[in-house]
Amino acid sequence: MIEHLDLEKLDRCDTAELAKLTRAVGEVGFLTVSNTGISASRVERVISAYHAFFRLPEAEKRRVDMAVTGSNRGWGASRSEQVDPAANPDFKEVFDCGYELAETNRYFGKNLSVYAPNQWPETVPEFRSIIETYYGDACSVAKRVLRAISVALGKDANSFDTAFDTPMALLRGNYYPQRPVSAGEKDFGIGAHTDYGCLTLLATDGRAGLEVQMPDQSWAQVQAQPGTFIINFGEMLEFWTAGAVKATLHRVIGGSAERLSVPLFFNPSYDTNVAPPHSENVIQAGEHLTRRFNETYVHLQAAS
Ligand SMILES: O=C(O)CCC(=O)C(=O)O
Ligand SMILES: [Fe+2]
Repeated sequence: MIEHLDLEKLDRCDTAELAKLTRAVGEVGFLTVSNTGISASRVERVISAYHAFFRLPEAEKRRVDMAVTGSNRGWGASRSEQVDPAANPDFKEVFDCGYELAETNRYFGKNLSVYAPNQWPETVPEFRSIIETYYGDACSVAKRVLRAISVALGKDANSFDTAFDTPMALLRGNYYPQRPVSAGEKDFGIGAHTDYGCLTLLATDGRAGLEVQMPDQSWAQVQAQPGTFIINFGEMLEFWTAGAVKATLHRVIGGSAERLSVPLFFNPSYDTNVAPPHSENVIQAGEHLTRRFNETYVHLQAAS
């Protein structure tokens, strides 16, 4: 069962809501949340902006193609990412933007791909401002959920806060065209994978498509209308909490209708050690994320 949570109640440390959260993070690793302060119409505007981008002629999208610019920002064409090595590269298209470093930031000038400069299309009016504003607000919601998780796990509310001062947070628009008629059993909108980072805050256009692996190994559909968010957890948070938070497999096979989803991958600062508490090993968040990008982006697979 997928728990539905109320973020205002979590902010107030409502005991029953925190108990639901503890169950959700440890058992299924997926939940939905509402009452975030981000309205349905805001999400619809963000989704329309991404739609306008994905409908551009290919030559326009190519100007910000990450395979051409070499950055991991901008457009990723269909088949440019392979999240499951046993499947074919995904047939989704993506648009990625992320954290922009100020010149005074300790990571500035270090040429780290996780903090690459954003690439914006010039021909979609207001695209940049709509997406940048949403990016900031979505990061704030993700932080509030992490605070609640910290409390639910018996730690200080702000135990994660300093680790997120320069978040490797990536906002993605996923565009799933209609499943190609030639698609076979190794073709997916996005193949089965776990997310790489800490917390994923996912908005969708409301269409079905996302499937989540349940504790009994069956695949369950998870669906949410704009204004309700789906939340799941990545590999780093599973390491960092010694398994108290689950990174759950999920996938999108794709169907007869196109679909759009907008995940915010909320990840800590590059130097954060996300190894389990008291472990002798160090797992540097930035190295883990860079390794996962090198494994899954097709243009980086070739280079590394
Ligand atoms: O489209 C979705 O619902 C899920 C997307 C996803 O899993 C991802 O982008 O990592
Ligand atoms: Fe995912």
